[in-house]
Amino acid sequence: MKLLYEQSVLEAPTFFAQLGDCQPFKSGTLQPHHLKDVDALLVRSTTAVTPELLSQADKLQFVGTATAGTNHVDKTYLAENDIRFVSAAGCNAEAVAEYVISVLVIMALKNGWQLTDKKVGVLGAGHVGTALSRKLDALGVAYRLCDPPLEQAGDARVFHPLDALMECDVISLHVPLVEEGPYSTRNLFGAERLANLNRSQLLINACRGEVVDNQALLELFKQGWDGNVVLDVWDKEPDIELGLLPYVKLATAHIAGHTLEGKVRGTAMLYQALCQHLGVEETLTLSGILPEPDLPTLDIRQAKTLEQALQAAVLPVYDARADDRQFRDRVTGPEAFNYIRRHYAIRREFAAAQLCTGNSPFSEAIYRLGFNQA
Ligand SMILES: NC(=O)C1=CN([C@@H]2O[C@H](COP(=O)(O)OP(=O)(O)OC[C@H]3O[C@@H](n4cnc5c(N)ncnc54)[C@H](O)[C@@H]3O)[C@@H](O)[C@H]2O)C=CC1
Ligand SMILES: O=C(O)C(=O)[C@H](O)COP(=O)(O)O
Repeated sequence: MKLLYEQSVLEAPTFFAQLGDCQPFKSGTLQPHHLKDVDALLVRSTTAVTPELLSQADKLQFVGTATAGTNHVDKTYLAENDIRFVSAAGCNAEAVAEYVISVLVIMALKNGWQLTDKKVGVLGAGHVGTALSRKLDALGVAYRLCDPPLEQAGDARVFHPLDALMECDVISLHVPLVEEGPYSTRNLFGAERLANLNRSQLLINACRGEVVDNQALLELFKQGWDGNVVLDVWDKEPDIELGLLPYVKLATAHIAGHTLEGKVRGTAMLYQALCQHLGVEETLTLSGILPEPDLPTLDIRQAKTLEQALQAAVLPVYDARADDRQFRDRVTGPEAFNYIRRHYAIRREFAAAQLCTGNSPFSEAIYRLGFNQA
């Protein structure tokens, strides 16, 4: 079997070398002729799997993306050509939820917020939205979910219309990029909706850049609108609107899902799916592949408030301000955007850290966020 994998599919050789001839390619370099004689193709979101790319793929039977989002893949074309398609649904939900928690802790620190006074609107209650809602439950922070497709499918949770989400203090976006149909998400946050946000609200986009109209957002900022916006994802990546940088509160390079665990989990999910597809036994698991974390033992014993406990626990593991600083320092254009993403430092999930709580009244909340006992 011949398999091609995008170099950024972390640990691909570890998982796939035993299954056949396994060759890497660099993002942005794959050409149609490279797919001749190839049986399986593994990508991340940086390779668009289009009919043109696959025009010379004479043997392709399996395409996998080690990501949650699938908008870079022409799924209809794959189905029509009897090519099995697998994504890594949920592989990085924990990572994105942790990104949002880090943002909330930073905003609380900056603005003197008490998080339990805030209400969070979660748009999209799939893997990420659910992981985030569990963390908010852990902290006693109220939230509203909006997910019309799930609501219509009979999901038993309580859902709210998008207009009700607009009343929340924080609105966090976790929908796929859907181009058309009743639940289209492209430019869901356009000029009108954005202008309705007041200066005390916070909008976080860590799903797909195109869900927020970036040009409309820039126009509003230029006209003096001073809403709080945090962007991890951008319209037209990697050629993003740099003019937004002075205005947004935190800016990162589409790295919300980039924990080591999230990436390797994504690769492992494709490995399981390919083994099943080929009818071969799985011989590798995720545990044993992840290195020991290099994190200090965290200590929340001195914390007098929930916010202090969160600062002591969350920020040493993941502080989105560090990614924001690096991004602002380095992003000069598309190449720099890609470079920052390719060279992103190893980030671990909360579960990799050990926490010392003593008799802290916040210990249950912090453990429920995903931390482990020292
Ligand atoms: N910034 C990053 O690094 C990452 C970004 N993502 C993005 O976040 C998206 C969500 O990820 P998951 O939760 O894992 O996906 P998911 O597929 O589990 O959940 C998405 C949810 O959005 C809902 N939805 C679809 N259209 C909607 C609409 N118009 N209004 C409200 N809800 C709607 C769906 O019903 C579904 O429940 C991914 O599609 C991907 O684009 C995901 C992981 C990492
Ligand atoms: O899983 C998704 O969806 C994402 O957005 C990924 O975190 C994106 O990672 P790359 O594939 O662009 O490295």
